[in-house]
Amino acid sequence: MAALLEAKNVEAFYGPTRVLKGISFEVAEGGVTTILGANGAGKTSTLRALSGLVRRTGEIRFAGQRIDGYTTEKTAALGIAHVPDGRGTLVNMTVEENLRVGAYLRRSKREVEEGMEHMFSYFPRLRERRQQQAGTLSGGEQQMLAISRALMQRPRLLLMDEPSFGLAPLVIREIFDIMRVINKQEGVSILLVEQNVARALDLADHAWLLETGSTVISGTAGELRDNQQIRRSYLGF
Ligand SMILES: Nc1ncnc2c1ncn2[C@@H]1O[C@H](COP(=O)(O)OP(=O)(O)OP(=O)(O)O)[C@@H](O)[C@H]1O
Repeated sequence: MAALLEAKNVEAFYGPTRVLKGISFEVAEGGVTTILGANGAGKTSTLRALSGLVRRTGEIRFAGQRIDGYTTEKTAALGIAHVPDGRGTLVNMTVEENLRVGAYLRRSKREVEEGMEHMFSYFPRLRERRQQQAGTLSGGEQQMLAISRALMQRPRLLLMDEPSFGLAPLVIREIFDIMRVINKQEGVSILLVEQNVARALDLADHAWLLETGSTVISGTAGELRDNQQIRRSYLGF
């Protein structure tokens, strides 16, 4: 599969501190790619670097276009939607209002309504709670809303930061099942950052392992699942 996104020698900084030390990786068009790594390895910072939320250097190409100088708004308009860690829903707004915010790239009222119906078909619980304030939703429902809000942008690439964080296994399964549908049926490419390595490798086609700001291993999900180092350090067997 051709690369939809290519990152070459990307560094990221918080103030003077360099947290990504020149990482390179690719995200295949139409696939699910995952970035694995221990706490503090730089997974969240990698997604932030792609979205323009941290200062970065290096080369980032999306659909062949150089985007490393782009603002977050321009990156989003080009087709990259970011579901941040901690969900990032607007807690004082209702479910419906959150979805409308996500729909800012849609032109007509009809397109917004259609998009919303589409999201409710994925997550019926959101329909029941459409007038409820996002801050009062359960963790799982907030994650569903965060994903839906990002999808309202009609992205080509979805950046997902720890969607399983703090959720019960049944809810995690529900969310991962929907991510698979979004990828397979809608053709949205996904770049997933996850601490839940077994789940991530189950969903992904390709994986990259990040250690202290550098990419150290990459391969198909199957190859990484069989890798001794991954088994010992991340899968626990
Ligand atoms: N706002 C910030 N200011 C300064 N340093 C930061 C900031 N955010 C993250 N860092 C540092 O950057 C490094 C990478 O953090 P990052 O959150 O990207 O890692 P991660 O792999 O996503 O970890 P986790 O799984 O724990 O979220 C860490 O050393 C962290 O302390």
